[in-house]
Formats: sequence, C-alpha cells, structure tokens
Amino acid sequence: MPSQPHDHIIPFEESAKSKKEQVAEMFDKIAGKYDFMNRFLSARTDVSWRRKAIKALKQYRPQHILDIATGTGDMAIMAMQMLQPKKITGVDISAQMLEEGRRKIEKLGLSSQIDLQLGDSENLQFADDSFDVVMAAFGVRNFENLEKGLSEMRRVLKPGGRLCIIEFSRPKPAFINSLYQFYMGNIAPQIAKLFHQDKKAYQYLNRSANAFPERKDFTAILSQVGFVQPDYRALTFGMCCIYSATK
Ligand SMILES: C[S@@+](CC[C@H](N)C(=O)[O-])C[C@H]1O[C@@H](n2cnc3c(N)ncnc32)[C@H](O)[C@@H]1O
Repeated sequence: MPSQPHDHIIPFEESAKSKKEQVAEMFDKIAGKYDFMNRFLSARTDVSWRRKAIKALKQYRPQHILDIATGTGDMAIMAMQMLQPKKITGVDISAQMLEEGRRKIEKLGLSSQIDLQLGDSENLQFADDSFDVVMAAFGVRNFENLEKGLSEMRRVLKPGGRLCIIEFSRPKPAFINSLYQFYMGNIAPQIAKLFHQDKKAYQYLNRSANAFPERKDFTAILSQVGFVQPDYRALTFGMCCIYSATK
C-alpha cells in the first residue's frame, strides 16, 4: 500500500477527536452556506465539473446510483436530472448537510427518486454488487481511511459497474498553480470569514487538497483496491480531476 499523507490532514489540529468526527462536525457547521460558498468561491465552476463527470456516465445508462459523501445532494440531483435513473441513494456522515439536501430534493419534487441516508462510506450498509454506478464528488479526500472507503465503493458496485470520482488536484502549469495556491490558501478562507464561515474549514480544504494523491498516484490506488482500467481527466488547468474505473 502507498503511504497516505492525506491521513494526517484533519480540520482542527488541536482537537483530540478522530478525523471522521471532526469532518462530520465541520460540515454540520458549514452546511447552511455550503452551496452558496461553493458557487461563490468557484464562480460556479464546481457546477460545470459535476456536469462533465455526469455526462461521461450517460453511455452506461445506470438505473441504480450511489452517491457517496453526497453532502447537500448536488451531485445526486444533477445525476437524476441528466441521467434519469430509477433511483439514486446518497450517503453522508453529516446530518446537517443531508438536511439541506433533503430540503432541495423535496422542493424539486424528487423525494421518491433520491434517498439521502446518514452513513459512513467506510462501512456501507448495502449488499455487495448493488449499484450500476458509484460516484463521489469532493468526498474521498475527507475519508479517514482512503483505501477502506474505496474498497467499500467497489464492493457495492455491480461487476462491470462504473466508478466516478471528482477530486481536487494541483493545477499545471506552475504559474497557474501559484495563483491558485494563493487564492485557495489566503483569499478563500478570508472570503469565508466575511460570510461568517469557519475560516479553518476553508484552510482545511486547501491543505487536504494539496496533500491528496492526484492523477496517476490516485489511479494507482484505484488499481490496488481492485478497480480495473482506472483513468482520469484533468479539468480547468488541473484544478480538479474526474477519475473513472470499472469493477
Ligand atoms: C466537500 S463535501 C462534498 C459534498 C457533495 N458531494 C458535493 O459535490 O458538493 C464532502 C462531504 O463528504 C462527507 N464525508 C466525509 N467523510 C465521509 C465518510 N466517511 N462517509 C460519508 N460521508 C463523508 C462530508 O460530511 C461532506 O458532506
């Protein structure tokens, strides 16, 4: 197994709580403004990243989709609108993020098609081989044990099923990365503070994104947990990557 530098990246370094507890608490706190901050800080680029990832799943015509670390349900909602599967199940450890998600889903009249459940990606309560597609947008970086979470995602995927992961990565070329690092490391946490959000949550976002295995390092981990044909596509100068693989 490769080393896991991301394991040590936790939201609040001074806290004695586990990474999982800290992550759940942090997202509970920022849930109310999570969508707004995403749109604002990324100038809506996050929406186009999710759209591209979901578009690539169209050819598989999935009927049952699992959205891991679903948060406020943005990925699940967009996948329901674009792919029209029979059902999407979303799982997250933050009750408040799920509450926000359920509100949006109800407003859109999608409650019978999208089911959001409190649960841990590293210990999924679903039978083996249950889903045609398992996806996670900006979630796997937060796992306490990355390999365990990815293995669970593989376990519940049907043989031949498709994995889709969106995660932050470091932009190339170097001068764009410098600008990006300055924005994410200094400006974004200040903007978050202006909107009464915990600055530390947005500092964690940058630190955890920088420490996370990216591109070929991440596809190597997908292979190690048993996925086949892992691949990635870098978006917006490589600010994020869409990873795909098959079970
Ligand atoms: C940055 S948010 C992404 C939310 C959503 N997927 C999106 O695209 O906006 C990360 C989410 O991962 C969830 N999360 C972190 N670790 C988790 C775990 N072990 N199991 C389930 N959810 C987890 C957090 O609670 C949070 O809602």
